[in-house]
Amino acid sequence: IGTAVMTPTTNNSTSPSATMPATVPPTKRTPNDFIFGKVIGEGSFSTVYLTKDIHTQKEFAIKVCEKHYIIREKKTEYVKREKDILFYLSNTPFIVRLYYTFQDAERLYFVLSYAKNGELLPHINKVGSFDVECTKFYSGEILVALEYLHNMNVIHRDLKPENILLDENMHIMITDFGSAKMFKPPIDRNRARNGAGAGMNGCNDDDDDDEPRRRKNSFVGTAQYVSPELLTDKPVTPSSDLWAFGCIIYQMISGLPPFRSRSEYLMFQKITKLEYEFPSGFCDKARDLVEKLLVLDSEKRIGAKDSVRYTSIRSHPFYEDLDFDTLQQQTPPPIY
Ligand SMILES: Nc1ncnc2c1ncn2[C@@H]1O[C@H](COP(=O)(O)OP(=O)(O)OP(=O)(O)O)[C@@H](O)[C@H]1O
Ligand SMILES: O=C(O)[C@@H]1CCC(=O)N(CCc2ccc(Cl)cc2)[C@H]1c1ccccc1Cl
Repeated sequence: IGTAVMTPTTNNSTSPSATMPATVPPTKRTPNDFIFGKVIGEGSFSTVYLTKDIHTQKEFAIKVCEKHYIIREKKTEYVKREKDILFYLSNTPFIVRLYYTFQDAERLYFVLSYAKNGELLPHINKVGSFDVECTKFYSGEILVALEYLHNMNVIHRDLKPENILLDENMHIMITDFGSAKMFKPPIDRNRARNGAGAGMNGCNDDDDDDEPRRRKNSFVGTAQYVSPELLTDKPVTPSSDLWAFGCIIYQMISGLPPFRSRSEYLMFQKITKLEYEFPSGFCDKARDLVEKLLVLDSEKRIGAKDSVRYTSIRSHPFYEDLDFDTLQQQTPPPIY
């Protein structure tokens, strides 16, 4: 898929038209251009504020990182990587947008689109679990987001409900690209002949030297959603995001992630041995899809051989009446 890149449709709210003047090109912003409001979140080395741009009254989330702490935690590469990937993904549907960055002596500032409805996870926990309608819609938006990401040769590697934010209209915005990785699309010479194509999940030669400094055998991503290949240091492919996608569908329907244990080590055991089960009453079509995503061999996951769009997943019976191409224009189903 790396070669045939889909051109993401930009939201036309910013494109100039005959009547509307072009938006003023952003001058270099400073903290004084924003009114800082309440704290809306805390990260391991960041604080996120709700802010308002004094020129446009527009609301933003500004993520503020303390430099001395980033340096002490040796996270400078991580921060730079997240910034570069977020700017590269700017204007991609269903991905949080990074508008500006600036700094002062002590801090780095990231001006992000504001997710007024916070993270997806509390919305699942509040109702216990999603009904099929909500699961189809929200997992559908995540799949389209993954199509864009993987078409732009980005693997998220830490996809989980906490990293799926909701805008004021309850559409998703995927965030937290600090663990993301650019992958080299496969040079697929014999595509024409055998048509098999390496698809979106061609793996890259694992030259990890551009990885931010990680302890050897440490993994990126969060325990519960991490794919088996990440745990066994196999080549990273977009298919790792399809594994997390399967875990998220399971969690939307059942209310809990498939692999659970008090100890991380036991959880890794369950993942690498595919030790999980479906609660009674789990929707059959969703179960069939999850079973085809939670496959240990990343190349055998449904969608692993697709290119441009995850057509094998889109055409799965679970999604039979979902229109993937108009999700952003649809009104999300109520969560209850
Ligand atoms: N664009 C946003 N809009 C609204 N809330 C946000 C936004 N970005 C982050 N948050 C909230 O702020 C909190 C901190 O986010 P941040 O990305 O700084 O750290 P994190 O990724 O959650 O933690 P870590 O840095 O350990 O990965 C998150 O819990 C999230 O809910
Ligand atoms: O890459 C960039 O856009 C600039 C380039 C110039 C610059 O000095 N910075 C800050 C680099 C940096 C990163 C981490 C720490 Cl702890 C300190 C400085 C970068 C920067 C500025 C603002 C916000 C983030 C970053 Cl990485």
